[in-house]
Amino acid sequence: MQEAGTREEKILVLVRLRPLNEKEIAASELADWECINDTTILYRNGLREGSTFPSAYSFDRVFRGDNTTRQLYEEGIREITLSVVSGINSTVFAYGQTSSGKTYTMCGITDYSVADIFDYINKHEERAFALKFSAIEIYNEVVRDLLSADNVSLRLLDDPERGTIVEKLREESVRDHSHFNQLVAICEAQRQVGETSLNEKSSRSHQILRLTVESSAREFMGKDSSTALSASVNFVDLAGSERASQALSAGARLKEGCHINRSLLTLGNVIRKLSKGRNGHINYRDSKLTRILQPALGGNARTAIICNLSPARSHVEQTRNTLLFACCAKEVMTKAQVNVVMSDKALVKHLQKEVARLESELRTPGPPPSNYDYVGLLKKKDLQIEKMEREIRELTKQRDQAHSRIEELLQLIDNDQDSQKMNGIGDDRGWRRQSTWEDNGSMSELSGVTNGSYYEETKKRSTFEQTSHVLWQNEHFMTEDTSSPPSIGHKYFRADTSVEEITTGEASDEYCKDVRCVDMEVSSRGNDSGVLASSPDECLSQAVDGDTIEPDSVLGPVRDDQEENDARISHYGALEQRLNHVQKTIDSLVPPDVDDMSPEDLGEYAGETVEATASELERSFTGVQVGLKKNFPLPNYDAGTVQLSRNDSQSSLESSSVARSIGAMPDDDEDIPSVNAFVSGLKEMADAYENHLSGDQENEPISGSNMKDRKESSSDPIQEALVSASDWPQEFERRQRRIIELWHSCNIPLVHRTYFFLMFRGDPMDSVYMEVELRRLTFLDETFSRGGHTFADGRVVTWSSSMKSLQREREKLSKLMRRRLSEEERLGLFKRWGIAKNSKRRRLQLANHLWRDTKDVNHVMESASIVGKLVGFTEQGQSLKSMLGLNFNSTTPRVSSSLWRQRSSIPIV
Ligand SMILES: Nc1ncnc2c1ncn2[C@@H]1O[C@H](COP(=O)(O)OP(=O)(O)OP(=O)(O)O)[C@@H](O)[C@H]1O
Repeated sequence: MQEAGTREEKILVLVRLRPLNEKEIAASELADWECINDTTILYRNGLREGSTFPSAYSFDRVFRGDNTTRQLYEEGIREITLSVVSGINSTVFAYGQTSSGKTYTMCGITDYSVADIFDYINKHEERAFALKFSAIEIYNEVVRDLLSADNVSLRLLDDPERGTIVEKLREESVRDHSHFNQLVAICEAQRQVGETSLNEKSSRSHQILRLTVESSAREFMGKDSSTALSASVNFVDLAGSERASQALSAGARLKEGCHINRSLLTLGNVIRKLSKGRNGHINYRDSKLTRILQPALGGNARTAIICNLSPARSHVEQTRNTLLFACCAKEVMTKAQVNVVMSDKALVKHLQKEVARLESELRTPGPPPSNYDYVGLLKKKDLQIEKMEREIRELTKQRDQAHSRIEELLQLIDNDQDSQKMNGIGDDRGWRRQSTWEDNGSMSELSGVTNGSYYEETKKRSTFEQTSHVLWQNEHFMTEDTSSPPSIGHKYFRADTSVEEITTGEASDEYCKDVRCVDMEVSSRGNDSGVLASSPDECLSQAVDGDTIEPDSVLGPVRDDQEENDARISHYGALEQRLNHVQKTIDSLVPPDVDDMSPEDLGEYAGETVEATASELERSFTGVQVGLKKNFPLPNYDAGTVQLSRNDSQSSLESSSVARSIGAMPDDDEDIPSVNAFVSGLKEMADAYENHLSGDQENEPISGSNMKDRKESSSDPIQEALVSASDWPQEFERRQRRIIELWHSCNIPLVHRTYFFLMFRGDPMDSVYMEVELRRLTFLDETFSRGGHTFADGRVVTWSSSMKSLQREREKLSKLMRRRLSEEERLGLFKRWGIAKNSKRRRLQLANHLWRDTKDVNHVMESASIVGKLVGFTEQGQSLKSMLGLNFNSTTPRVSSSLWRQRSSIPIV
C-alpha cells in the first residue's frame, strides 16, 4: 500500500450534553451543566462551591440536550466520516460515563454516515466501489467477532503494512445501506449488554464497527496501471466509565466494570501523552482497545471524539473526568493520508521500474549528493594555496639571498684579480692559482705559457672562465661525482676552449686535460673541512696579502691559494646548490604547463621575483650572458632607447632615427622590444664576437670587407662556416631550421624570432648573425636541458621562468590583436587557424598557437607575418638591414632558399 497526500490536523472534539433522563428527573436531580454557547460548557455551581476545578470548558463544538444527533453529525462529523470515500481513514468515538448517551449518539452518527457514504457512491458512477463491513467487541479484554455467532476470542496480529489486525475477523461485503443496517443489527444482537442501576441496557463492552470502502476509476479497471483508494471508517461506541458504587455493580458487572475502567484508563493515558506531543513511548499496547485503535490515536486517520455528558449533579465527578479527557483529546494531532492500493500487475511493474533505476544508479554513480560539502572542500583548497604561497615567498627570499651572496663573491673575485694585477703578481700567481686547480701535474707546461703572452689570454677568459669553473664546480659538488670527469665541466671548457683556439691557435686538448686534472684534484681532496670552513673573505685576504711570491716558493703559496680557491668554490658551490634547490622547489610549486593556465593563474603562480621578464631574457639573448658578459656585451632591449655599448654615437643616432622613421614600435607597446633595440643588441653581439675573432686588437667596427679579410687570415670556424655560394642555400636552410627549433626549446620571445626571421633571409653575410644566434641558443639549450640556469640583470633565468615570460608575451600579443588587426583579419585568422567561432578568448588561443610548430614551414612563416604585423614590423627586412647597419656591403648575390621563396607567397595577415 502506498500512502500519499498527508493531512495533519487535530482530533475533532465535540461535547454533547444530554437532557436529564426520566430516572434523574424522578430523582429530582439538578442539571448543573449548561452550554452557554456553541463552544463552551459551564458548571453552574462552580463559583458557589469554590471548587479548584475550572467551571467553563471550551471545545470545537458543544451540544445541548435539545440538539439532535443530526445536528451534531453535520457539524463536523460528516466531513470526517465521509473522508473514507476519498481513501482517508476516519474514526468516530463516543466517550463518556455509563448512561451518558454514547450508544444513543453513535447509532445516529453511524446511520447518517453510512447513508451519506452510499449517497456519495450513488452519485459517483464513474468510480467502482466495494464496501466491506466487520465488527468486534472488546469485552473483558477479549476480542470477539460480532458478525459471528461463535463466542471465540480473536487474536491480535501485527502486520508490517496494515498495523494491528484481528485474526480471522469476518468481513462482509456490503451491498447497500439496508444490508449494512442488517449487519449492524446482527452486531447489536451479539453485543454484551447488561442491566445496571444506571442503564437498563448498559453496553458492557467496547464496540467497533468498521466499514472499509475501496474505489477505483472504472475506465482504468482491469488495466496494468490501475490503482484503487482504500480506507476504513470506524464507529466506536465505548463502554461507559462507571463507579461500581453508583452502578451498584457486583459479580459479573463488577468484573466488567473493572476491565472497562482499566481499558478506558489506558485510553486516557495514551490521549494525555499524545496531547503533550509525541515524545517518549506511547503505551498503545497496554490495552486491546488502544492497540486496535492506534491509527485513530495520532496516526493515519481523521478522528472525532464525541464526549457525552450527563448534566445530573450526581455525576458531576464523572462529567469533569470526561471533560478533562476531552481537553486532552483536542490537542492530539493526527496525520491522515490518502491510501492508494496498486493492483498486483501495477505493483510488479512499479517494482521492476524501481529495480532498474537502482541498478542504473549502481552502474553509473551520479553527481555528488546535494548535501556534498563543497564549502569544506573549497576551504581546504584555499588553505593549501595559502600554504604554497607562503612556501614560494620563503623560498624566493632564500633564493634572492643566495643569489646576492653569489654576486658579492663574484665581485670579490674581480676585486681580487684587479688587486693582483695592481700589485704585479697577477700574471704569475693569478694564473698559477688558476692553473693549479686546473692542472697540478703540468705546471711546467703552463708556466711556460704563462711566461709568454698568456696573461693576455687569461684576461680575455676573465669572468667567463672563472664563472664557468664555478658553475662546473657547482655541478660537480652537487652531484658529488668524484669518480669521473663531469661532462658538464667538459662542455663548459669546450666553449672556453674554442675561444682560446680562435685567438691563439693553441690545441684545445690542453684545456680538456686541465679540466680532467682539476676534477681529479678535487676528488683527491675529498672533504677538506678545514678549508671549507674558511670564509671567502679570509681566503681572499690571504691571497692578496701574499704580495710577492718567488718562483721557488711557488708550491707553498700555490697550495694556500689552492685552498683559498677551494674554499671559495665550495662556498659558491654551496650557495649555488642552495640556489638550485630553491629554484627547483619553486619550479615544482609552479604548474609546469603554463599554456593551459589562464593569465590570472600565471600571474599568481609566477611570482614577481622568480622569473626574468621577456625583455630581460631578451637582454640576455646572447645566451653566453654568463660567460661572455664582458666579451659579448649584452644588447639593451629597452624599448625606444638604443644604447650601443661600443660608444658609437653615430650608430645610436642612426638607429634611433631609423626606428622613428619606420615607426616600428609605438609608444604604448613599451613591453615589446623595438626592432632597433633588437638590431643594436644583435650588432653588439656580432661586434663582440668579431672582437674575439680579432684577438681584441682592433676596435674598428666590423664591416663586410674586413670581415672578409679576416675570413682569409684566421682559422675562425665561423668564417669557415661561410660556405661557398653554391653550398649556401642548403646550409642556410639547415641553420635556420635548427635556429627555429632552438627558439622553441629555449622559449625565446616571439618578437625576437620574428625580427630575426624576417630580417635574415638568405644573404651569405647573414651567416655571421646566424652563427652567433646558433651558438648562443645552443649554449642556452644545453644549460636548460640539464636543469641549469643563467642570469639576466641579476635574476635567475630558468627554462621555467623563460616559459612564463614567453606566455606573458603571448598574452601581450593577444591584446595587440584587437588594435592591430581589423575584425575581418581576426575572423579570417581564427578560421584559418581552426579556432572555434564560439570559443572563449580566441585571441589568446591564436597567440598561443603562434610559432608552435617548428616543423611546418608555412606555420612558421605565417606566425612571423602575424607577429610582425602586431609589432609593426613587416617585410622590409632587407632594406631595414642596410638602414640599420646590419649589412656588410656584401657583393655576394643574395641566394634564396626554398623556404625563402615560399615566404614571398605568404600574405602578411
Ligand atoms: N441526547 C439524548 N436525548 C434523549 N435521550 C437520550 C440522549 N442521550 C441518551 N439518551 C437516553 O439515555 C439512555 C442511555 O443512553 P445510552 O444507552 O446511549 O447510554 P450509554 O452511554 O451508551 O450507556 P452505557 O455506557 O451504559 O452503555 C437511553 O435511554 C437513551 O435513549
